[in-house]
Amino acid sequence: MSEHAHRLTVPKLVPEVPGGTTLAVARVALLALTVAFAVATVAGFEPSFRTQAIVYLFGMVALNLPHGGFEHFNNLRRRTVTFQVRYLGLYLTAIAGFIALLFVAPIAGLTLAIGVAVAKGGYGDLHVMEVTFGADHLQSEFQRTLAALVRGGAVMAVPIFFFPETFHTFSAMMVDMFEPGGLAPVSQYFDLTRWLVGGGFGALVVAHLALGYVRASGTGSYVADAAETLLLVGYFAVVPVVIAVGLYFPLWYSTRQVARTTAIDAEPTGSTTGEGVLAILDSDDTRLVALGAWGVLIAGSVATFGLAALLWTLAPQPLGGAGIPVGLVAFWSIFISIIALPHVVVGSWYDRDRGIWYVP
Ligand SMILES: CC1=C(/C=C/C(C)=C/C=C/C(C)=C/C=O)C(C)(C)CCC1
Repeated sequence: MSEHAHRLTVPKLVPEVPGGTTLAVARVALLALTVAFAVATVAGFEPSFRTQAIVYLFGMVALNLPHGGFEHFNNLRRRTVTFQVRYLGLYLTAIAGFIALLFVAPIAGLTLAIGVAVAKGGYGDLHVMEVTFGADHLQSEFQRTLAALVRGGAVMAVPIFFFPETFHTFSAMMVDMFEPGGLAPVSQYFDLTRWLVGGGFGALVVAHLALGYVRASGTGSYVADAAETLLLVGYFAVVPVVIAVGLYFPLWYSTRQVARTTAIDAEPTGSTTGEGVLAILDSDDTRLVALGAWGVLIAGSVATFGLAALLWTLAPQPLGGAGIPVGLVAFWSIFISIIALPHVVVGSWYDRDRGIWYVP
């Protein structure tokens, strides 16, 4: 055992890997927020729901949405027209299916929204690890799944345990958007599920850390993974949930995807020279490329806000019975999960060669 421990190296805040500085930005940001809120909590300070909602909306809309647009842009360029049409078709089908589920069974819809956040955070992070500081300590598909579940699970399971009331209030609001009072029949189980989710998640963290330790080969990937995993758990245990989730996506998820994108310089497989209207993105004239990118992002922006307007019109209570800005947190969380579901499913299962987290 001691010989094994001897082989473990200290993780670097700025790893000497491609994208290392960007990784450091995310680490420092989450660490600083964790320390700040730990101090605030000890001092008895707790931000109001209104303040939390404003921070969430700023983080998710102003900071994070543009990166989502970039991910689609990146997925669709240098593809055949057939691929682009199929991608769009699958995308719209998944969106329609999710919206239908929310109307028919809002609690199942909320569960799916939570699942999407976990899958996006978890699998996104796993791929970042693989391409930056490495994942030599993850030697089986089981371990990779465990790593994704632990990193993504931290985003929802840890707040369920540490901020049960806030979690319950916002969950009820999200269900109320489609069926007022719809969460009431299951609310009595929240005390029990809190412990089940907390205990289950804790067991997964221990399993992930223990297995990784046993399989670690001394490259430092285990220590970096363990330190980041514990940072995520600490962050979500201390920072009030609405602020925590609202800043996690821009400051951690998207920032680290930028590190991954910059770390991979090979042109992905499945690329062709651009086809259809997107061919402009492969022009030799950089001004045309910039104009083309602007056009694609405008089209994406119109589609996104068009869908938000549709959801707002269809939902009986788009703000879940709350006011602005608090109700907007419920609306935006449901909306962003709807558009993220096909992003996760279509962009990684259907699009295996180049999906959103593809690592050549
Ligand atoms: C249930 C619940 C929440 C859910 C948030 C969700 C489901 C966010 C999804 C984000 C996604 C999918 C982002 C993708 O980029 C809140 C607001 C934290 C408040 C506490 C209760």
